[in-house]
Amino acid sequence: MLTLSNLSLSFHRYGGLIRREQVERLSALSFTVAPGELVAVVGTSGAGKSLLAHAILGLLPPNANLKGEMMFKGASLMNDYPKGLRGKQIALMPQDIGHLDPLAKVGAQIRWSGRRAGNDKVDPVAQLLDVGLSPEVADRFPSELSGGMARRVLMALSLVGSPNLLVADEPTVGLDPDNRDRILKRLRDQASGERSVLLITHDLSAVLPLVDRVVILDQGRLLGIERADDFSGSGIDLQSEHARALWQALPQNEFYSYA
Ligand SMILES: Nc1ncnc2c1ncn2[C@@H]1O[C@H](COP(=O)(O)OP(=O)(O)OP(=O)(O)O)[C@@H](O)[C@H]1O
Repeated sequence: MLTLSNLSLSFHRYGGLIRREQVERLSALSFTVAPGELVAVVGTSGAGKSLLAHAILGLLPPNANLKGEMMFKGASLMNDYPKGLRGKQIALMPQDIGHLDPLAKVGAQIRWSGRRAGNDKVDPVAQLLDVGLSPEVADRFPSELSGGMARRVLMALSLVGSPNLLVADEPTVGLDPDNRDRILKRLRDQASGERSVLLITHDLSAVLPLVDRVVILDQGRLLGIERADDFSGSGIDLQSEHARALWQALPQNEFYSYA
């Protein structure tokens, strides 16, 4: 489905009229996401999670310099981002509920998203039911939704084009544990058959029981890729400085144990 090979990302930084330097933000990342997989990308603040998501969606700013290879279903995402892919085959569930139009009812927003994704016949009620929301939510304005409901509406909007890859950017930030787990369960349900989900999060302990694999980023580098059920027997070099910094930043619970 998605294959990253030696993917690096740097930015040009201009230090004056003639001085120009490159700042590397992602370094030689290689991993794959298979059809039907739910893969978490975890890391502390500034690790490069959002940049990775934006790279996959072709949303990097013009001064970004991508190297290596990134393939999605046989097509390269590296230079000219393939037309018609974003919002359809690859979709983003954004973090910020400010992406909802405050002046439009949920049902109308789902229909518009459907049209943008080339699906004129989208049924808002079916889309809402798919993310565990009742049909009457279609008649509400975003201001009439709880935080958890608003996130599920964002999920419904991102799914209207039936994407093969859903990139969910910190979908549970700011939610109480019940709503967080509801969202995560829905994401788990979405990852099956030909649809994969890449879940960007810093909340390893919450996602670990549900995901298939975990990609750990630290300062733009790949610290490890672990199958979720092997996590406690991780092959990560826990003595390294970066590994220690990351582990200390992550909430600790019974899902992983280490000295
Ligand atoms: N357009 C840009 N130009 C240069 N550096 C950038 C740019 N965007 C982000 N960065 C830097 O890249 C690093 C990674 O940023 P990114 O937003 O991907 O982190 P993150 O892991 O998503 O963090 P958070 O969890 O806080 O959102 C940070 O040091 C950030 O300052």
